[in-house]
Amino acid sequence: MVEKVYVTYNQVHKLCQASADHMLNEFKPNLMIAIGGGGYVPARILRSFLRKPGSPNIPIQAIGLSLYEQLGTDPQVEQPGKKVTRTQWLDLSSLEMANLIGKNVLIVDEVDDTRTTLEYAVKELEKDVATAAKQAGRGDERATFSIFVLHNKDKEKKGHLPEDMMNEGRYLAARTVGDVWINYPWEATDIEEHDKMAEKQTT
Ligand SMILES: O=P(O)(O)OC[C@H]1O[C@H](OP(=O)(O)OP(=O)(O)O)[C@H](O)[C@@H]1O
Ligand SMILES: Nc1nc2[nH]cnc2c(=O)[nH]1
Repeated sequence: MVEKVYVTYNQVHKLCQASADHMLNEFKPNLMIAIGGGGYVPARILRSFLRKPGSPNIPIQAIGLSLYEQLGTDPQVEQPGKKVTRTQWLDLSSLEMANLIGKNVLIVDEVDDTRTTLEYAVKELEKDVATAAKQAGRGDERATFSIFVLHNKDKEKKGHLPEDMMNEGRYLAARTVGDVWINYPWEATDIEEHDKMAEKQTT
């Protein structure tokens, strides 16, 4: 059976806090794109840490991507499905996509497992920004994407991220872990029990 790791809200908060300075200094994000559902809470926490005094909060846009489903017998541990399903996307016809042209865009998710979801997100967003730039008469302008995840699993990846992103250090994981199953607090139906399990792991 796969090892389970329980992560608390407090730990998520501190992982975001500890990573924020690096992102402010290196990624200099103009806006975030949260991959829902798991990316929403980290993105919102990060927004407070990315705020510069005297400046407004950076906006959070949301996309919904889903790969995993509950196939096995353990209700907590899900298995990857065959393909990424879009449950929400940015609107190419409104200004949502055009708003990314020329910007530093920080993509936020909670976990990088097989990397399938992140590969999909970056490829599709790059494609749509290129289309939006053409439509707006802004030629070869693009967005510069960077990525933040709470946890990266150290394993062979099915998905791949652009070489320039990796070479230029535009990928940040707050923690690198083994091939364990991580239980995040927002998935818990009994948060007291969840926190107890997390506490047990640290003692
Ligand atoms: O690296 P990968 O193997 O692609 O896995 C990572 C993705 O899996 C989870 O999403 P899920 O499909 O469970 O959707 P959810 O966030 O709505 O639960 C998680 O939120 C990541 O987006
Ligand atoms: N909650 C959760 N979702 C995932 N999606 C892919 N890997 C994981 C994981 O370890 N935990």
